[in-house]
Amino acid sequence: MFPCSGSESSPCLTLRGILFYGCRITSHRNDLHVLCIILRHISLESSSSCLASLETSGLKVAAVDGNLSVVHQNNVQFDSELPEFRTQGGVHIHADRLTVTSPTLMWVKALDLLLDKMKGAGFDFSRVRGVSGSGQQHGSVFWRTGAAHTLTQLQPDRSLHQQLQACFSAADSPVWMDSSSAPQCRALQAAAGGAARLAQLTGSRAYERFTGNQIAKLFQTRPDQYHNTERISLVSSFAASLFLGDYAAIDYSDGSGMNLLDIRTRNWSEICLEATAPQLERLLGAPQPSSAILGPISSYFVSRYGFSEDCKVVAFTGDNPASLAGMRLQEGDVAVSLGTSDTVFVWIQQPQPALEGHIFCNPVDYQAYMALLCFKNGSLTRERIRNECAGGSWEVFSAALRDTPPGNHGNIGFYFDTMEITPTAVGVHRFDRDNNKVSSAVDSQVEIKALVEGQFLSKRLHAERLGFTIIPGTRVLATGGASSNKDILQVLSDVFNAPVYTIDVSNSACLGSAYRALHGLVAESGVSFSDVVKNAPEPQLAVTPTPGFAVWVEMNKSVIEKDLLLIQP
Ligand SMILES: Nc1ncnc2c1ncn2[C@@H]1O[C@H](COP(=O)(O)OP(=O)(O)O)[C@@H](O)[C@H]1O
Ligand SMILES: O=C(CO)[C@@H](O)[C@H](O)COP(=O)(O)O
Repeated sequence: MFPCSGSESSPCLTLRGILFYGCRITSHRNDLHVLCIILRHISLESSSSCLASLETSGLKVAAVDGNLSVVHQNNVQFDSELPEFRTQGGVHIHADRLTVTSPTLMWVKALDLLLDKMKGAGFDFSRVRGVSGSGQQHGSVFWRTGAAHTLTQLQPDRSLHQQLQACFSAADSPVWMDSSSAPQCRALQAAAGGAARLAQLTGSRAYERFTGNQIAKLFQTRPDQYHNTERISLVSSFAASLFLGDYAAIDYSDGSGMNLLDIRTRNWSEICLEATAPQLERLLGAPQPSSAILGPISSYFVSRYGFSEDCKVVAFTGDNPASLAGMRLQEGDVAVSLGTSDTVFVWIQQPQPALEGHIFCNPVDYQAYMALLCFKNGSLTRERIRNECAGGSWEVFSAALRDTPPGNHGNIGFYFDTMEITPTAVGVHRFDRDNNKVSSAVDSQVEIKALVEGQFLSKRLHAERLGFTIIPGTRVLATGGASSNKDILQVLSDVFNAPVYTIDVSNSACLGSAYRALHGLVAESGVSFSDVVKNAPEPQLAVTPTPGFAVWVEMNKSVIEKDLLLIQP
């Protein structure tokens, strides 16, 4: 499934969360404005073009001009700026350690705060002609019966948060970190004729975080809430709905992360809908192309912030699809996103779903797809080891990576603080140079290196198992918060034996949404995505592999693969 067949004519961009863009194209390129918002945590960005995104830990925005240069950036961090919601990393982990949710109203309040910050900074909303965005994938929002009325009648003298208080039938939105829907996954796979058949149909076997299984869980455990719901959104389409002042369609690409969409026909699968919950087709609305213009921006934003009435809302998508849009992958390239989750993804032409990993509809090319692997124990596990072994300092953590040789004298570890998605395993598993399982590392430096090398070796082995091959010329395109750390990128480069590139923008997710917003505004007249981004800056070389380490990786791959298999329950 994984052979990478991206092309220069299919540029991609890295985003997580929800993005909004606005743009105006005139004969003066610098007059073009894009607003993109990413809700992943939540993020929003803007420039003389403006973009924004809503992600797992925060909401970010950037504005870009006609040359696709970022001219304004801003963000809201949920934990520190909205402490009243008491989240950690933007989420609540429940007592069962399996259920993970975010307060839906926190996302709403973050958007109020972000737009107020932009206004305070003198941002000129009137120049924005298109809004798009992205959101963390798989999360769901349950709109209470009657909420559409409030959404279409928003009063500009009051905040969104004040007006939407009573609009959600479930106050807490399940998010991608949730793994509490195992019974619903088993039932869906049984109804679809098995895991492999479900994967063929929807691009993935049943995964606990996928939205359909979360909806089934709500229906079964809180039928009162389900029956009081008039619409179900993804995080991406929820953010789009706020800007639209009406329910926004789910796009094909983010819709592929639900175990509900037939990825070939791009319609909801009747078998899956029926196995999930009653009346679901009505509650989801019809899915739409990722480049669709959904309508004009809500009059609320025109009156309250000074947006133009001509500003259009382009469909929002998932953070990883949005990232793909911004990365400009080429054949043989692989994208590695190091946000809260770690993900590995490539552009593919033909879907070949497997029992591991996911196939999503491509967000910028109707004919194409993307393949993705998700690793739950990413940044949060690196943060734990940083706190325990490096006194909470990324500087000390980085020095440990520099001061230990590639291969770490044969010490390796796999650290799954919570049940991992890829592979299905939990616990901390350390091996010494003789491949004996050991209960502790020799010292802190060895522990840090064992963690980061183990994370990237696992990514490479799982990607290769799915068909991805590293060929001469392969580039690794890195994005997400941890991609700012060159010493982490060096380990990535060593393990993949390929140069690592980054995009010279603080939030590549926002940038990707900006590109998609621009494309959405002209897509109907037949302009391709590649044409829209042909003058975008190329990714920059960050690090190259340490000579000689490739041999160590090749020699040790089979042993490490065996370790990885052994630790799976
Ligand atoms: N210097 C650094 N070294 C390693 N990791 C970092 C560094 N700076 C930030 N991070 C990691 O980046 C993560 C946030 O990345 P981001 O892409 O903003 O996440 P998300 O979009 O999921 O909210 C944090 O969890 C943090 O651990
Ligand atoms: O579950 C997945 C992808 O399938 C995650 O990648 C989410 O999309 C959250 O992304 P980040 O907030 O970690 O970027």
